[in-house]
Amino acid sequence: MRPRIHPSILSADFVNLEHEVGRIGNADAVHVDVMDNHFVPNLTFGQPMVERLLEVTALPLDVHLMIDDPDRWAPGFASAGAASVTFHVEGSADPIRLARAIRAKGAFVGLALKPGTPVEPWLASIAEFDMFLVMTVEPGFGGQSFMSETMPKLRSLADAVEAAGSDLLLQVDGGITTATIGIAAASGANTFVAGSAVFGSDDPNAAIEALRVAAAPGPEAGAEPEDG
Ligand SMILES: O=C(CO)[C@H](O)[C@H](O)COP(=O)(O)O
Ligand SMILES: [Co+2]
Repeated sequence: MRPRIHPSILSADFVNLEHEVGRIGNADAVHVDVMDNHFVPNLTFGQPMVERLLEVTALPLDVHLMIDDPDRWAPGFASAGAASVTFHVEGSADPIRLARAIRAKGAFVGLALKPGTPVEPWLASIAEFDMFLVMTVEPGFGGQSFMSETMPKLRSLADAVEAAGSDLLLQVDGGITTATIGIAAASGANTFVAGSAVFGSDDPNAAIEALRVAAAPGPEAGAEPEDG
């Protein structure tokens, strides 16, 4: 699969969001970080912003909910038209039931895990989800450093997905740059959120393409080019 790049508007200019999403036409989706100042110590935007963004971009919206009680709020984001709704397992009373409710509204569903949250309890339930999000920073803020200690968790998830013959998306979020994306890709990620690496660039579309190139596996060491 071609590496999927989802720029996070957390690092965009909030008073010019229509202009900002217009600068990332090369992206595979727009990542929308919803924060409630309870689940994380930061506050961003809610469902009305998703509804408004859908009026100004043709890109799918990948909503990342960092909120208390997603069981109550997440299905509404699916009804609003988000292509995918990802909620944190740490905040949900019944993740499987919530996943089914989101799918019933016609959206893909993602399960997010903070860096310290183990994935093992969920490996038997991967069919209930369309995506897993392995956080590579503590959720709450953009511009933090990539936590490579989360890579064994990503690898065990990728192995379980492969063993199941699943086409589940494996997303990483936090500190993704051209210097770190290859590490995450080598551990099995195929979907990459990048905020500051994209919106901090003078040319966001070029930054997206550079991330895709950096995520792709290089030629195997010692491989000979084929004749003809
Ligand atoms: O969910 C998030 C933070 O909780 C953001 O999506 C993430 O941090 C993106 O920003 P950056 O690429 O600058 O790390
Ligand atoms: Co995010």
